[in-house]
Amino acid sequence: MIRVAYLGPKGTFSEEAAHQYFANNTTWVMYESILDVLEAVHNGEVDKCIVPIENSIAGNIHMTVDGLLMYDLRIEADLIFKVSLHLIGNQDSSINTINTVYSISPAINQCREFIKKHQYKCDYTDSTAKAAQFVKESNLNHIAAIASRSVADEHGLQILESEIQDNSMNHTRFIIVGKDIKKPAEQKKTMILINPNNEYPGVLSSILNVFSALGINLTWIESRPTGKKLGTYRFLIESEAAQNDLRMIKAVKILETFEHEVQIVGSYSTTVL
Ligand SMILES: O=C(O)C(=O)C[C@]1(C(=O)O)C=C[C@@H](O)C=C1
Repeated sequence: MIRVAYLGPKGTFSEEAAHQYFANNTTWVMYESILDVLEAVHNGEVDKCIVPIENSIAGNIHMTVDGLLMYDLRIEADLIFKVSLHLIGNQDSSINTINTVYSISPAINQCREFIKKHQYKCDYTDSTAKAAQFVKESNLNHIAAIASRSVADEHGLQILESEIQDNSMNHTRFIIVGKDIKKPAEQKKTMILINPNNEYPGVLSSILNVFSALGINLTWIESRPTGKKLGTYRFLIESEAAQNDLRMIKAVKILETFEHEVQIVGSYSTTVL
């Protein structure tokens, strides 16, 4: 039986995605923050975890990207999950009694237009479900959580307004993270971490040119600071070629010839839930 970690408490979107993706015979372990979830894989407390990496409205989730790199983990799969966010309050509250909303920052960022329209203040928690739990325990009628319908039902809370995200087509991409690279048969995309050998004008464009010259389509790119000097970055690049695709083998060779540090962070395929 595999042990899988995800962001708790009960009722998070991570939990919903985990339960839909993994088979029934899984031992679930919940942690209080995304970083703790990734650390659990690094420490061997669990075999794998599921964490959100990007959202169609709010963009990339930096705590996941940074944790992935900090703990030197590998992506084994990714999946696309539809997210509907609701304003959830205690039974005696209404949309007009609320002045502050609580949630995890990616969820708050998915509802910016709604929050601005109502001039709500924002306060941050480590998950949507934690925010709902906090609202319930406070018993206050001027605070609300941004969370899922199932967590509202679970705590006997009221949906004050449904579907409050800025766009109804709202999707979050989750990644399954472990310590190993998947078998070649399951590889369709590859995530590479590139640490440029030096700073010079056009370093990123010279890296990207390698992929375009080989006809490899890129699907995602993120730059994160090296943490050593302001203005220096490393790049995570995801592309539509398997690790053992000849073009990808060539790309890695060329990048290494340029003396960039190259590391395969995962080679996997996407599931749409
Ligand atoms: O707090 C949760 O419910 C989570 O699973 C985290 C998370 C995220 O951080 O992106 C996952 C999916 C949604 O985008 C909103 C919240």
